Order: sequence, then C-alpha cells, then structure tokens
Amino acid sequence: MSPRYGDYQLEIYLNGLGGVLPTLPMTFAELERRAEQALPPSIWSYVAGGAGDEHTQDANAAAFRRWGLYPRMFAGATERDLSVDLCGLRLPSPLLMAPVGVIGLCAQDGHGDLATARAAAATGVPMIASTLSVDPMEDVAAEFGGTPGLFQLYTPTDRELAASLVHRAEAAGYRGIVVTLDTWITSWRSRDLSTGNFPQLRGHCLANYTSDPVFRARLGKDPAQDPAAAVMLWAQLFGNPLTWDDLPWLRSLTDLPLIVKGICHPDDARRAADGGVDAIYCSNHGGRQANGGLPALDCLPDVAAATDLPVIFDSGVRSGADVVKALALGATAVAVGRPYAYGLALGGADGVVHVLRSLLAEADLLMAVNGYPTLADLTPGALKSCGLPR
Ligand SMILES: Cc1cc2nc3c(=O)[nH]c(=O)nc-3n(C[C@H](O)[C@H](O)[C@H](O)COP(=O)(O)O)c2cc1C
Ligand SMILES: O=C(O)C(=O)c1ccccc1
Repeated sequence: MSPRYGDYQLEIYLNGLGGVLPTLPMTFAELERRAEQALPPSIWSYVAGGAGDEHTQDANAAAFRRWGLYPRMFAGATERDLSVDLCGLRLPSPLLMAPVGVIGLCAQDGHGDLATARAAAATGVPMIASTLSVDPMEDVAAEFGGTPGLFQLYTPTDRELAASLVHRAEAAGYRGIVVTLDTWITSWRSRDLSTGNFPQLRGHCLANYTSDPVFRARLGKDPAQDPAAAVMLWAQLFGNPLTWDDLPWLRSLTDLPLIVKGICHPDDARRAADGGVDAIYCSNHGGRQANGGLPALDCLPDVAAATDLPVIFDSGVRSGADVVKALALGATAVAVGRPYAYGLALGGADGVVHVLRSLLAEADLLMAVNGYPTLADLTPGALKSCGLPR
C-alpha cells in the first residue's frame, strides 16, 4: 500500500489545535499571490507568464472546471493505492515535477535545482531536470536520494553536443530522457518582452553547457573568462527544429526510456510510438509556447487512446482534483510546473515539499470521499462533463 498522503491534512489540523498555523499557502491563489511578492519582478514575469495574450495558459486551467468527478457510494475506499509503474519505474504516486528551466533563480540562494532535487528525495516525486539549469545535472542528481530522476533534453543543433548531454545523464544515473519538441525557439513572450529580461540570455542556466566537454571544445576558451561568448554560442546552438527524420537518431542515442514532450495530436502520438519512444508526454508547455487557445487537457483523451504507451500529462494542473481528473482522462502520470516553482520561491525545498504533499493529500482524500480506491478506478466514466468553466 502506498503512503497515506491524506495524513498531511491531519498533521495541519493538529498543528492548528496546538496554535501553530501553516506558514505556507493552502490554496493555489494564495501561493501565486505570495510568490509574486517574493520573486524579483522579472523572474516572476518569466515564470508566471505565457505566450501572447496567455489565452492558452488561461484555457489550460479553465479546462479542468468543465469536468466533474462522480461521487460513488458504498465503495469503502478506506485505503488508497496511488502507486504507478512508469517506464519500468515503480513510483509511490503518479505525480512528477515538470522540467522548469532557470528554476535555480526561484530559490533565495539561487540554487533552486538542488532544492527541487532535495524535495524529490523527501517526497518520492521524481524531478524532470531541465537542460537549462543553474547547477550541472551531475550535482542535481546527487541530491535525488532514493527517488529516480529524469533528464529533459533541449536538443541542440550540434548533434555531438546532444549526444554528450544524454551520455552524461546516463552516467549521472538519470532513469529516462524527456526530449522537448515544442521549444526549439521560444514563443512570443509578452511579459518577458515588457521586462526586457530573458533570464536565459543572461547566462544563468548554462551550467550543463559550460560544464560539457563538447561545448567547451566548440568555445575554445574558458567560459568563466568570457561568459558573453558562452551565451552567444549557446544561443546559436540552443534549439534544433527536429523532424520525424531525426527520431531514429534520437532513439539511437540511449537505451534509457525515451519520452517525447509536447505531443497534443493523436497522429503525432502514433508516429512517435512507431518511432520507438517509450512514453508520450502530452503538454502545451503550460501555454508558454502554443497560443491557439486549445487547452492541453482537451488533447489528452485522444492522445491517450492513440497508443498503448504510458502518457505523462501537464499544463494547468493546480489542485489534487486536477490530478485526479487528468488521470481519469487517460494520463498515467501528471506533472506540475509553476505550482512547485512558486513553492520554491516561498520556502525553498520545504516549500516544494509542501506544494507536492498538498496536491497528493487532496488527490488522496478526493479518491477516498468519492469512492475510487485505486488509479485503475479512475476512468473516463468517473467523470461527467459539466459545461462551461465558471
Ligand atoms: C518558468 C518555466 C520554465 C520552463 N522551462 C522548461 C524547460 O526548460 N523544459 C521543458 O521541457 N519545459 C519547460 N517548461 C514547461 C514545463 O515543463 C511544463 O510543461 C509546464 O510548466 C506545465 O504547465 P504548468 O506550469 O501550468 O503546470 C517551463 C515552464 C515554466 C513555468
Ligand atoms: O521558458 C520556457 O518555458 C523554456 O522552456 C525555456 C526555453 C529557453 C530558455 C529558457 C527556458
């Protein structure tokens, strides 16, 4: 039986009886409000913002409100089992931390990648470590404890550099490679344009490049002596607009599970499966890239039905109820991005742990009161479409 996540609720109540109220927010709205106060304005805009007028970003969260979970009676769901198998990994829960580039800067000490990894160790919730980290992937992996971690690859135009990043991830003990397909170029980010600050262009998240032998050989000089040259080279190499012709090469890079992130169309899911990937990651990048107004949640059922592969879902998950709904719509595992970044901003590793435990406790208690003891009980039949978002 998996851990009793709902006990977190009891812990908070008992602390309250002892006169100790939670210092960290108990609602997403409060989390967001306080993160805005805690972060420097340019970092806040970068993390909280999306593409264009943020229609897709708003639609992502609103989409969850169009679904309701039937409460079922006489179900006796006294014990819940939230554990799941994902690409050969036995996980205590279906929750993951999505890759967040420059997450390091959300922590007060500037080392948020390490704090996030410590939160993964404390909760068993795997971190998908972004290519764009403040600390090198080896140092991040060293903080994972017994929790498996995945490495997210932004595929550079230089194939040798891409291979080097993947092989370093293998050597550092990462258990899967998540290749992000939707961000070979960044979208029209209105808020970042207003602040004139793209943290990545200031060279804050290039540790995986400046520590890489292939990148250093291309640079020809020590990046510490000429950081501007390193940023320029990174900008040239950052994103490869991959096509289906590149998939065999990607597949050949590693024997680790290969997961493709950014899939929203069932045809793309099928084609990726034919190309030998191990899992599909259905996401619209939290509305930071696409901005046609299509919520990622609306893409999930068809993507999940398109293949037999496991499906990771993210974009707009803000509560334990949202986690449960995404599972019922076909996700094998569900990731959050901004929510844990905000927790990090407010409380470092403890803040991330609080956000993750709150999501899991709410999901667990919802499954209890609504009578769904296991993840297998969460099928589309558990949901009822309930019209327009409020
Ligand atoms: C500040 C920020 C940086 C991100 N950086 C990356 C990244 O480096 N690689 C990646 O694949 N996705 C990145 N994403 C997208 C997330 O992995 C994820 O798809 C998205 O945050 C999910 O939506 P949510 O924030 O609504 O939970 C980033 C998201 C945010 C908010
Ligand atoms: O901001 C992002 O969403 C992201 O993925 C990214 C892309 C390039 C540089 C830094 C972050």
